[in-house]
Amino acid sequence: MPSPNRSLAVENISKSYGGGLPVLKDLTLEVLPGELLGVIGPNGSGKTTLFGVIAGQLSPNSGKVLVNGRDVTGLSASERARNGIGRTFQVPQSFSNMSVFENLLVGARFAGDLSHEAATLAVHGIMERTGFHGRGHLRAGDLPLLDRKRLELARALATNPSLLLLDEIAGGLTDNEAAEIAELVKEVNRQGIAVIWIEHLVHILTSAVSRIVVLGEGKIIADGEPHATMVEPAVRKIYLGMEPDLDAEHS
Ligand SMILES: Nc1ncnc2c1ncn2[C@@H]1O[C@H](COP(=O)(O)OP(=O)(O)OP(=O)(O)O)[C@@H](O)[C@H]1O
Repeated sequence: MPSPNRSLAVENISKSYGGGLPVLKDLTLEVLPGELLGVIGPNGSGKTTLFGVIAGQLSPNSGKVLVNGRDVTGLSASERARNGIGRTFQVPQSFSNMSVFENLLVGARFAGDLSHEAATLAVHGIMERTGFHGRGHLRAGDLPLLDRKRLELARALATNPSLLLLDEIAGGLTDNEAAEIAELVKEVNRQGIAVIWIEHLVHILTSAVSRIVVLGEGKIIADGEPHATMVEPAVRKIYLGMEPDLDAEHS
């Protein structure tokens, strides 16, 4: 029986593209309600594919995805969004010709059958939480990168998720900006939303999350408390010479 005590259960997922070699190989992962989980792994290890399978943009070849105990494997991406899965993308998806407020309103109206008034109220609350208070009129396309990343996060929040998937939300930011985004992610998580965060900036991730999963060639090769996980031999082997900030973190 599926347990409703898991925010997310990914069970024995395999996925290949167009009959090629499997990109995800019998992968199983559980996330607890309110957990803040980091996911790392080399380029091509299957991280974004895993998000696609969880959020419903991709169908697995085998296996199941359960959200809050409910099997959502057969649901479309938009049905899953209405069932509590929010997602950001590596390339921000906001409508550049629309204002911050309008972008968020689209998300809020889409997520549930909210009246215009209720959606407007929800959007004002999200702008307050994400640093857009008094700036809802700004055109999304004119925002600097940090604000576009914030808006990407805010758009996902507007769909009222219980599970938030962040795909390299800190990518391209300076270290200080990435630290600001990390604070925002932690604040969102403290409000009770479970988060899975893919990020290449390992030191930013390890400072924010309570657990790290390391993917290698479509499998989980390590899973646990961030600092202990990062020094496991299998993880060091993968990252040796690839991730200079690892040693900065542990020296
Ligand atoms: N639409 C697609 N069609 C065919 N192959 C794909 C497709 N998307 C991804 N792949 C392949 O699947 C593998 C895993 O890609 P994926 O993007 O999931 O990895 P990733 O860990 O997120 O990588 P990165 O860190 O570079 O974003 C790669 O070999 C990639 O080339």
